Amino acid sequence: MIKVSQLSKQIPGGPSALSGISFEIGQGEFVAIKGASGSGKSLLLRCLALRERWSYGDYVVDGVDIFKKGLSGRLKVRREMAYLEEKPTLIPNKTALKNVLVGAAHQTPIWRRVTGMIRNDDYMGAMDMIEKMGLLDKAHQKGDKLSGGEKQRFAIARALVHGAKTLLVDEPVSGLDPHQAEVVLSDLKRMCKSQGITVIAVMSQGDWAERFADRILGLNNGKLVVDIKGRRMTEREKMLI
Ligand SMILES: Nc1ncnc2c1ncn2[C@@H]1O[C@H](COP(=O)(O)OP(=O)(O)OP(=O)(O)O)[C@@H](O)[C@H]1O
Repeated sequence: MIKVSQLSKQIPGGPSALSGISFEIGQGEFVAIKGASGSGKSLLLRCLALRERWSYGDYVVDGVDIFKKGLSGRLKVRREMAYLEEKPTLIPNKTALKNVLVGAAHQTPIWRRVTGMIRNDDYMGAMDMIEKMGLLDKAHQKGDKLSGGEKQRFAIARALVHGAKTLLVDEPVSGLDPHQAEVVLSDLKRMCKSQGITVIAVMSQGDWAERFADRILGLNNGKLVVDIKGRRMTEREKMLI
């Protein structure tokens, strides 16, 4: 369970980019964040990943008060919440499998990064994740020989390979054609349902959020103005964001 209370983010010298945002998200939910350009969607995601400092607010993850716990709270977020920026890149001249293995480098001990040594259980874990994404036949293809959708799916596998319980992903289908977008979002949905992974995704374009997410958080000017679950947005709600 992720509980955010009164999150505010003040940009130095500027107005509040996020203010008074509160919500609770259960394990295995697929949550979409929607809103107009500049409404604060990516900033909210980066705050949840602790890649931005919060100006104010409380953050509780699985009962752990992240800010009260100091470093161990931050490490919990780093370990258990994977963050994937918009249009992630794979290393072009390495196989998709190697890309998954070298991913999340901050979670790999430095000596293994330096020596390039791969443990058997890392290898098995990467192959397991690749299989779950239905990509086994592409595992040995080089990064630059994959389609946009396949790159995105391997990037998701790389983000989750170290056992994160939550995926924070910025615009997972941007730049993809509708067929590839369907495949990526179907994968994410399946991971929520079968593995209990919580997905929080900025999804501003089209009606992808309404088709795939269990829940939609809508932002307007840094404020949470829509929070709906299990239904489509009304026309009035669409006007709010
Ligand atoms: N690190 C930062 N420093 C200063 N201002 C920032 C920072 N990050 C975001 N902002 C500002 O906060 C506001 C929200 O930005 P954000 O990137 O979250 O918007 P968005 O809703 O994701 O927009 P888009 O859909 O265009 O990507 C913008 O006015 C942006 O300029």
